[in-house]
Amino acid sequence: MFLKSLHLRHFRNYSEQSVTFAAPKTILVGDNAQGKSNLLEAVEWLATLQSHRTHRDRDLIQQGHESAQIEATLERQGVPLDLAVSLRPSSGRVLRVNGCTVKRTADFLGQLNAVEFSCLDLELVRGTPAIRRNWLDRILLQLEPLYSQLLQTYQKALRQRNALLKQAGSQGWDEALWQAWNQQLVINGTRIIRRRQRLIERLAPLAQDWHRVLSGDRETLTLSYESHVPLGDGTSEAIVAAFSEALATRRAIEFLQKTSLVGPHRDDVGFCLNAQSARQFASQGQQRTLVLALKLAELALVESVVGDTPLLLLDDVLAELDLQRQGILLEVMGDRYQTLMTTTHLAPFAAPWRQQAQILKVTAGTIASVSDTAAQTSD
Ligand SMILES: Nc1ncnc2c1ncn2[C@@H]1O[C@H](COP(=O)(O)OP(=O)(O)OP(=O)(O)O)[C@@H](O)[C@H]1O
Repeated sequence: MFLKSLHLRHFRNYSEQSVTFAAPKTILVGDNAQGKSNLLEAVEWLATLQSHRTHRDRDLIQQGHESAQIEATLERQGVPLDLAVSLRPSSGRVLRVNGCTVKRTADFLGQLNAVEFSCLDLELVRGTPAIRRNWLDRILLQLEPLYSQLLQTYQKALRQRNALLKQAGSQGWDEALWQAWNQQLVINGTRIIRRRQRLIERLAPLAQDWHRVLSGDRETLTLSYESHVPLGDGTSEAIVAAFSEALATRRAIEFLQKTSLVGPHRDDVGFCLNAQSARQFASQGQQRTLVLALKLAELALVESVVGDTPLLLLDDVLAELDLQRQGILLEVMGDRYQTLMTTTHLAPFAAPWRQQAQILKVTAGTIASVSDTAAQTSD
């Protein structure tokens, strides 16, 4: 898969900007707060219809404007493909594939695949469970576009159920409606749990292998999906039964706390190094190694499932890695994956590597092509 060009209009700090990608590797260099991450965010948005930096479309639109557009031309297995999105909070999103408007997000997702690795991902180990759930969900959205509908249906059931819990204790309690939302929560929640659990099972051996390489065979990484619902033998029937039972058991406490306490919206992912919780014991260096192993696993999994090489988006991460890990990452990338990476300095990139890359200078929402020497001089 190759992203040939990108056009941004009123997206973040870009007023109107076209970029043509001319090499498998593109380095976006510039000072802080110039728009480097914003450009990667636009590509991430085309891949997942989400940003890991914000949940609100409004934030993506340039201040003082009503709408933003992202347009991309790519080549997928030799076939050209045009993608376009228009974000307008007042009237919603418009998604187009090859000039035709698509109604379902599932028809847009999966057209462009990308694996993003940013310094925010370093939070995957120590951050909140929501960060790890979002990570799984973003991968699933690319592997299985219909997952977006499943998430939406689940979130709707959760919102309705929480609204009912807020009314609990008042007159006119509607038990039938409560049971109906419980059923929706259990059916869709079970589907989500099973998909996430299967994803972990597929990522685990890949991440384990990478981790072994990165840690010089010193540590063994294990991944587990930590659900509030006992998974039993992992079948739908077993999870549905356990989920229903957990809801019945926790009914009193949910009524007291007025919120839903059981379901995939509360689940987590566990990482262990040599059987010890990475969240509690991993050093900064071990966390970086672990996250790099996860990202390399993600890259391999997306590639094997979609049958094409995803784009790799590296947002300011090379500086976070030591020379050995940088070397491994750059070697894996080779020319196999089209890679867009941001940096404030070109120094960490070896000279031969820089010479092969397209270097773009980002300054206050404008992008200019520069030679290696020119970028170095102004660096
Ligand atoms: N909706 C918006 N409208 C206008 N400007 C915005 C909007 N959202 C973000 N910005 C601006 O974009 C800039 C941040 O860009 P970005 O996050 O891409 O930085 P960066 O170049 O990657 O820098 P760093 O190296 O610090 O990560 C800031 O100046 C911010 O004010």
